Amino acid sequence: MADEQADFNLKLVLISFKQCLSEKEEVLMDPYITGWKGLIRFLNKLGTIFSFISKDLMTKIQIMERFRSSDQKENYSSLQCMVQYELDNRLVDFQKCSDHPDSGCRTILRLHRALHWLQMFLEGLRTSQEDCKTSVLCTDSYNSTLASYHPWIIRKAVTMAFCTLPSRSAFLETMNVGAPEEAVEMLNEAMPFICQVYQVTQKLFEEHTLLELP
Ligand SMILES: CCCCCCCCCCCCC/C=C/[C@@H](O)[C@H](COP(=O)(O)O)NC(=O)CCCCCCCCCCCCCCC
Repeated sequence: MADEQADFNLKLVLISFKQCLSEKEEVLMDPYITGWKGLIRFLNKLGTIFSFISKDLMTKIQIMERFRSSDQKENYSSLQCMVQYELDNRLVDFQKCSDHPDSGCRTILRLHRALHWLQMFLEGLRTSQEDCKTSVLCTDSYNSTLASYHPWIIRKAVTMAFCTLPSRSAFLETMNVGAPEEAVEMLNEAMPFICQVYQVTQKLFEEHTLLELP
């Protein structure tokens, strides 16, 4: 168990996102969920101040895991199948307070927006100077992605939590892939996978007008 903890690193998480893309450019659900669970482990390492975020993420992951272990699991094997199945069966709420508040589509949309934040943040981390403040990187990427979907109180809590983040080099070391330069090298290799998953999902949700689900 201790070894498993010691061996766990951000590269493994980012590889899950690589495994998400099938040959047909579908986003496979199981590695998508595995990738997110790995990110939650990293988030938990950053301190209890982030636990309100990891709780929300866990709730969303559990919704998706329930679909994957239900009678309809085949319809949730990829994001593409899920969209088709839920739309064909009118399982998606386009209005607030309707019959299906926890559809797969609206749940994945929240994770998808969060993946955009992650993409921006890791890109900032990868390309920034050594003395750059992670709290500033984090706030900037949050403001340009997720913030517009969150109420004032969440934006405040999140911005306060960002102030507790460690320095850039300490942050890169928490990725557990070696010295900061090695972490940057790993990000150089792995970022394209996250970007691709983000782009394919964005196109799918755009085509079906699902980008503003309540
Ligand atoms: C590095 C520090 C991590 C900073 C995370 C930045 C994102 C801040 C998101 C704040 C979410 C606040 C809690 C709840 C929000 C929900 O209302 C809201 C909407 O859901 P609803 O429509 O069901 O109500 N939920 C969301 O928007 C989902 C937010 C998910 C945030 C995911 C953050 C990913 C964190 C991964 C960190 C990994 C770091 C790895 C580097 C070593």
